[in-house]
Amino acid sequence: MNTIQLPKAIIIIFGATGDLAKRKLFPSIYRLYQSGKIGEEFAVVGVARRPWTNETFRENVKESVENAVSVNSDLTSFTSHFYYHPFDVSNQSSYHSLKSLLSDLDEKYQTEGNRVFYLAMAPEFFGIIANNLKEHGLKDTNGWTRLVIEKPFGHDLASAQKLNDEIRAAFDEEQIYRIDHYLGKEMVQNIEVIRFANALFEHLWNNRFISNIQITSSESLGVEDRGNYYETSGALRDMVQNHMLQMVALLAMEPPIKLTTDEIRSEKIKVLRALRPIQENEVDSYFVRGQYTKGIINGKEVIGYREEANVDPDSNTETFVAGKILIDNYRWAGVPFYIRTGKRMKEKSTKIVVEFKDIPMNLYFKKESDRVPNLLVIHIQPDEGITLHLNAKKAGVSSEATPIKLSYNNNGIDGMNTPEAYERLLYDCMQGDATNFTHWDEVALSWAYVDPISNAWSRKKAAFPNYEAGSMGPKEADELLAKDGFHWWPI
Ligand SMILES: NC(=O)C1=CN([C@@H]2O[C@H](COP(=O)(O)OP(=O)(O)OC[C@H]3O[C@@H](n4cnc5c(N)ncnc54)[C@H](OP(=O)(O)O)[C@@H]3O)[C@@H](O)[C@H]2O)C=CC1
Ligand SMILES: O=C1O[C@H](COP(=O)(O)O)[C@@H](O)[C@H](O)[C@H]1O
Repeated sequence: MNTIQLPKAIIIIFGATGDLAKRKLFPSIYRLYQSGKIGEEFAVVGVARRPWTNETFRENVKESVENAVSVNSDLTSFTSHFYYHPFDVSNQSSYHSLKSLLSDLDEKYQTEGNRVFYLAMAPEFFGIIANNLKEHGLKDTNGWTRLVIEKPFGHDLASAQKLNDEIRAAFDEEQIYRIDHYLGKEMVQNIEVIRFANALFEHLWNNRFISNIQITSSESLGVEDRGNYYETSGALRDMVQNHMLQMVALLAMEPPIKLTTDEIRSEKIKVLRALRPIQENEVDSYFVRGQYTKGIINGKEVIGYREEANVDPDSNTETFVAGKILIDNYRWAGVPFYIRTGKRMKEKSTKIVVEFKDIPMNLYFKKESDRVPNLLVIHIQPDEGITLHLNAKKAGVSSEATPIKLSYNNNGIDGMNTPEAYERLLYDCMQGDATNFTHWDEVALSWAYVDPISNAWSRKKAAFPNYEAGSMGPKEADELLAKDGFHWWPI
C-alpha cells in the first residue's frame, strides 16, 4: 500500500500582520490542517514590525480562522504551531535570530530543514528579503527551500526584470513560486481538463469551428482601502497582465505532451509569444478603458472612483478594461479573444464563453435573428461548472429549433469541499509542484504585451468617468465587439 507523505515544512510569512495573511493565508493553512493535508510536522513563523508576542499572534490567527472557516473544535493545538518574530526586514542583524529560531523549530517539529519563505509584503521588499535570506544562510539547510512571491511582480517589463534579477541572485528559478491566485481556482484548473479530456471539444477547439472567445471577470466591489496601490496599478496591471492573460493562455495552449510543470508552462509560453503585439498608436482599436462614477449596486448607492480614499480627484486610472486579443498561430489565426474586467460592475462573476461558428446552412429557424450559436460557458466563480448551449427541436412544433442548455454544476457535487485557491497553491508549493505558479518567461511576455497599452494610456488623459457603478462598463466595450459582428453574451 502506498502511504501518502504529508509535507513537512516551516512556513515563514513576511508580512504576517497584514491583510493577505489574515484573510487568506491563515485560513488556508488551517484548512490544510483540518483536512489532514498537513500533519503535526509544520510550524509557521510570522514576521512583521509590530511588537507582538507569540500569544498575540496566535490570537490573531485564531480570529482570522474563525472569521473565514466554520470551526467546531478548539484551535489551541493548531495555533500552537505559530510563532511571531518581530523585526524590520531591512534590518540585517535580525536575520541571525530568525535563523536560530528556524533551527530550533526544525528540530521541534521534525521539519527536516524544509522552508517556505512567503513574501506577503510590498514588492519593494522582495529583493532585500531574498538577498538577506541568502546572505545570512537561512537557505542553507538539508531540506528544500522555496520562495513564494505575491503580486504585483513589477509595474512594467523593466521593473519586473529588475525585481527578477534581484530574486534570482538569491534563488534559482525552480525555487521561486510566483503566485497568480487565479491558477489556484478549481474551474481555471478545469479548463485544461475540459479541453484535453473531451474529444467533443478538443477537435473543435480551433479557428475552423470557434468564432470568438469571451472572458469576463467582473467585480461589484470598488477599490476598498487599496486606493494607494490601485492608483499606481489600474485594472490593466491589476487583472489583465496576470489573471486574464493566464486564462487566455490556458484556453489557447496546445495539448502538452505530458502533464508536467515544464511541459504545461512551455505550451502556455508559446501562446504568450504568439500574442499579436499592439502598437501604441493602435491601442484604441483593440482596447477600451473605463472608470466608474457613482451608481447603485444591490440596491445601495456607491460612490465614484474619484471619491474613494487615497484616489486623485482627477484620476486617470482605469477601473475597467475590455480588449480584443489576437493570437497569431495556426490554431487561432482570425479568432478574437475578448476580455473584460472591472470594479464596481453589476455583479461578481468570472465566466468564459466559447462561441462556436454557425453551421453553413440552418433550416430550423424561421428568422435569421432567432439563430443562436452553440456556446460553451465555463463558470469560474461564484458558480463553478459548465453549460453547453445547443439547439433542439421545439416540442410539438415540427422542423423548428429552440435553444436548450446542458449544465454541470461543480458546486452541487463537491460543494464546500472545493479548496480555496490559496489553500491549493500553498499545498502545491509544499509538495514542490510549480505547475500553477507563473514562470518568469510568462511574466515577462505578459508585461511585454501590456506595456504599450499602459504607455499609450498614461500619455493621454481619458474622458473619465465613463461608466456607472452597477453597469457592465462603458458602451465602447460593447462597440469593440459590435464592429466585429459580435456581442458580449450575458453573464
Ligand atoms: N491583500 C490582498 O488581498 C492581496 C495582497 N496581495 C499582495 O500581497 C502583499 C501584501 O499585501 P497586504 O497583506 O494587503 O498588505 P498589508 O499592507 O496589509 O501588509 C503589509 C505587511 O508588511 C509588513 N511590513 C511592512 N513593512 C515592513 C518592514 N519594513 N519590515 C517588516 N514587515 C513590514 C506589515 O506589518 P507591520 O506594519 O507590522 O510591519 C504588514 O504585515 C502585497 O504585495 C500585495 O500586493 C496580492 C493579492 C491580494
Ligand atoms: O489579484 C486581484 O484579484 C482580485 C480579484 O480576485 P477574485 O479571486 O476575487 O476574482 C481583485 O479584486 C484585486 O484587485 C486584484 O489585485
